[in-house]
Amino acid sequence: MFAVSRSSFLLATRVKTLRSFAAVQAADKHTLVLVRHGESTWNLENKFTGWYDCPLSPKGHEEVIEAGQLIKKEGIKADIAFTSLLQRAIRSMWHVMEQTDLMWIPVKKAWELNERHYGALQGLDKQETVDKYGKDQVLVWRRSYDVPPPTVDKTSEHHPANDPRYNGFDFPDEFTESLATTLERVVPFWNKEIVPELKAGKTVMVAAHGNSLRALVKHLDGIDESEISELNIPTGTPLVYELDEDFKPIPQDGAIAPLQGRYLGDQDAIRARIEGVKNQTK
Ligand SMILES: O=C(O)[C@@H](CO)OP(=O)(O)O
Repeated sequence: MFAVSRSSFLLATRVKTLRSFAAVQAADKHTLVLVRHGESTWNLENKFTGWYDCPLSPKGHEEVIEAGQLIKKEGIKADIAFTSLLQRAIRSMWHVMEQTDLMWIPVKKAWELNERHYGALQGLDKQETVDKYGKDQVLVWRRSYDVPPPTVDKTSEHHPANDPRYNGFDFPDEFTESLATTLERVVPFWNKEIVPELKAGKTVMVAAHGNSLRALVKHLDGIDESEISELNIPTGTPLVYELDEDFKPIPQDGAIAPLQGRYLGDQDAIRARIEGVKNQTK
């Protein structure tokens, strides 16, 4: 009753070989979807936000619902999701998961994907800061690679030592972050936590923030320090990367340089959103 004919054994072996060939081929190319959270209430009020935990604005909810629908239309199905410890990114990820019928997939939350900490600028109105310190100084704080904004100390409500979600992590008494120091925590997290999932053949989705994503794409796309100052990431817009076996981006049609991944959606509206981010401190 358990006898297996030679031909069916050979057929099973051949199917197995073909399957493992397909798996190797699949593992040679990896899909990564990055989404900056939708507009937050502090984006709307034009305040420096950093690690302040504000919610999405009504428009922000709509943006990420649309982002999820675009990802679904593209036929991309994530196997695992990563996001920060901040509700605007978490909620954005939830919307995308809901729209793509993927509320069941694992989500890993990590402070390493948080927005860059804006130090003593957190909570200040961006335009008032320009009026007080000048456009050039504010641009240096916003977009220079390695000049951090002024620090906060432990007496500030904005210092992570005063927020229970960072219990167990050690941050300097005088705290702030530049893009360079943001990169120093985003890239090790990428290598340690995200690359192994891609290596295992999974499609990965990351919902994070303007500057933590700038740090990540600087690394992925090999963008230099002067060019990254010019790069602004729009809210609630999926950015899709195909990565090769060395996790280097495969240039996509329609990518907006210096990025090699492509934004999903109406390209004119996306360019307008990018300009909007840039013009927050005119
Ligand atoms: O305020 C912030 O934390 C960030 C993102 O919203 O702003 P900016 O684009 O000025 O770096």
